[in-house]
Parts: sequence; C-alpha cells; structure tokens
Amino acid sequence: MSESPPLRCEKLQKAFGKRTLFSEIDLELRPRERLALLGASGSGKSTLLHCLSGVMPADSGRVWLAGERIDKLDSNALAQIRRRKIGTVFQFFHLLPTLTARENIELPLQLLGQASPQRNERVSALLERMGISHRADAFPAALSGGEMQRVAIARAIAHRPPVLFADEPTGNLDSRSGESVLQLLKELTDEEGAALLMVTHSDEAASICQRQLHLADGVLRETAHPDASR
Ligand SMILES: Nc1ncnc2c1ncn2[C@@H]1O[C@H](COP(=O)(O)OP(=O)(O)OP(=O)(O)O)[C@@H](O)[C@H]1O
Repeated sequence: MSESPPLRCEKLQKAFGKRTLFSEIDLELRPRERLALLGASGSGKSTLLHCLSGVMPADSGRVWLAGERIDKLDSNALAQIRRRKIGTVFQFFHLLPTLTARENIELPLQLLGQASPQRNERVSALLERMGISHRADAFPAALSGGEMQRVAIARAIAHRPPVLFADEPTGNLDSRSGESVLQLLKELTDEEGAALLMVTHSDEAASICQRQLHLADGVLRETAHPDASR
C-alpha cells in the first residue's frame, strides 16, 4: 500500500470579512518533502498554514493530515490528531518559560503518555543532536535565540510527527544562527523522515526546500528551485 501524503488539501478557501485571501487551494506534500511557502506580506501565507495545521478552520475545503481528514473534526478529536501528527516551529519560539530546555522537549511525549525511560532517552538524544546538551537544565530566559530555536525544533519533532510546520523559523535570528538552525532543520527532517511546510520571506530558508510555492492574489504558483539537489 502506498504511503499517505503527510499533508493534503483540496479547494481550501478562507476570507476575512469581504476579503477572500485564497480560494480553491489544492496542495499535496509528499513524504519527506520540504516545501517553502513564499509571498508578499499580507498575502495569506500564515493563514494558509493555520488552516492546514488545524489551528484555524477554513471556510470550505478539505484537509488531510497523514491520511486523516481533519476539517470536520470537533476540537477534541482535532487536538488529538494534531498532537500525534504535527510539530510546529514558530518565529518567536513559544517555549514554556517555566520549563527547562529538557522539560520543553519532553512535553509532547508526556502528553502522548510515553513512558519515562523512553522519554528520557529520546530527549537526551535530541539535546545531543541539536548540540545543546550542556543547556538541558537552563530555562528559556537564559538561552540565546539560536539555542531557543534548537529546543523548539527538538520539541516539534520529539514525537516523530509525519509533518512539521514552520512559520518564519529564522525571522528572529541573526544570519549566523539562522543558517545553523536551517541546516539542522534540513538534516533533522531527513534523518527523522518528516515532511516540512515552511512559511518564509527568506531565500536562504527556502533554499533548504525541494519545492517552492508563491502565494499571490489567492493563487499558489510553483517556482522551479534553482538548486534542487540541496
Ligand atoms: N484573525 C484575523 N482576522 C481578520 N483578518 C486577519 C486575521 N488574520 C489575518 N488577517 C489578515 O489577513 C491578511 C493575511 O494575513 P497573514 O498573516 O496570513 O499574511 P502573511 O502572508 O502571513 O503575512 P506576513 O508575511 O506579513 O506574516 C492580512 O491582511 C491580515 O491582516
């Protein structure tokens, strides 16, 4: 049996008041694929990401996460699916300030009821992989932006979701930390077999993706990648 696409939507439509941001959006993310979503400020990129990740209902259309249709679910069922099937990385990290780096990464595993020894093993391996083992017991306020984003990426992927969403993951980092965070995001999605949908304004960030889509006037257009082998 062929693998379900990690993410798929058909005829997705969203308006705010009289302004239709997009309509008739069809999109399929292939297994392990990284896709960049580009477009001018205000074109609706984040709104599309929110509709695809189940944060916000679309006005109409259908969305599947790893083969499960999510657009008609009640909030409990949706929360359960989102917990298992997606991880999200934000521009401003969104770490819980009262938890240490280790505890932030552990949280999604706890919510899924994973036993403590497996949790510890997974979190230690991720801390090591992200090069932040020495910061495991630090609270977010004591971490640099780059370190916070590494924790956030580890947290997003800890439960091995088939799809990661990232909204401007380097938007709040200097260029050097941004570059190393992108490299880690690329390597980690490859190693873990996760697909990635990333909203970005940055060509550098888009260059880690095999596919680039531009949203303009409510329409998605694919642009050829200048270096598809990256
Ligand atoms: N909850 C909301 N209610 C009303 N209007 C909204 C809401 N969320 C977003 N908008 C409007 O929808 C438009 C698209 O917003 P969105 O954040 O999706 O754009 P974007 O392409 O991600 O922009 P940017 O690149 O600046 O982050 C904007 O005009 C915004 O003001």
